[in-house]
Amino acid sequence: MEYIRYTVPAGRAAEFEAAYGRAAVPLGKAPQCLDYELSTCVDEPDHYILRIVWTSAQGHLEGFRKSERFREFFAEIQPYVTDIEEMRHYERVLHKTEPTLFEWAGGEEAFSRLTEVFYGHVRKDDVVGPLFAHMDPGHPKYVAMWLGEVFGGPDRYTTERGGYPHMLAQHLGKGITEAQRRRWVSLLMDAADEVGLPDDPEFRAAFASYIEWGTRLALANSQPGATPPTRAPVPRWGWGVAPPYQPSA
Ligand code: HEM
Repeated sequence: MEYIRYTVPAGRAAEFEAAYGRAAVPLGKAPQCLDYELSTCVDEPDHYILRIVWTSAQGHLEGFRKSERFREFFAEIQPYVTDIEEMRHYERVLHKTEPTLFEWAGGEEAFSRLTEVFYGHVRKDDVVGPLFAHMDPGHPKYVAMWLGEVFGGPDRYTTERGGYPHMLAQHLGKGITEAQRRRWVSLLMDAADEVGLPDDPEFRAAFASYIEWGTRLALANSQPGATPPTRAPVPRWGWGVAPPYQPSA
């Protein structure tokens, strides 16, 4: 983050803001600039702060500063250089964060309960049960580790169980049918209710979204002749378009 603080005498404020309005065009087009924001001080209106989020300080100094876009930008704001009080790069130390889906669900314990109950039902199910006839006894625990990692928890499946390549290998050649996929999803959603995973719409929408995506991939990768990528990171799933609900005060 670059912060540039200005003190601009009241008489020049309008032309200063207009100049920045023009300078913002090349700035916004620069690939090194991720975001920018010019704010005026509420308490002392002659104080301004320009905050620019760069890809990196180097991206700013070696990329933008040496580009044609910088020349266009600088031509507009040059008259105000003497009004600069501070111009420095900063790195974020703390900021407000959302809970991960993993935390929201109740952490490792919640995912372990979910998969224990789920695979209990899976084993007895006439549609998906036969696929799991020779299931490893540790399977529920491993899937809980996978889901925990996907939903923002510790990367235990990657570090302790072989990550994506191992999970992929378990599905290859299984020939999962759409009826089996649907039943798998349906039993998992039943188990989520049974173990009391949070049932707020935002959490369940994000949870179901990953399950829908993941089961469709599992089905596709399990078909004869499928050639999925052999290496990939474990996906990380977030809240998507419906962040955690915050009741207004
Ligand atoms: C989001 C969807 C899914 C996830 C996250 C998932 C996760 C996993 C993981 C992590 C493993 C490997 C466990 C280990 O480390 O040993 C695995 C294995 C397996 N999965 Fe899935 N899976 C999904 C969908 C499905 C579906 C839809 C089916 C079938 C209807 C299925 C059938 C199997 C089978 C049969 C195994 C091997 C079990 C064994 O014999 O030990 N999976 N799955």
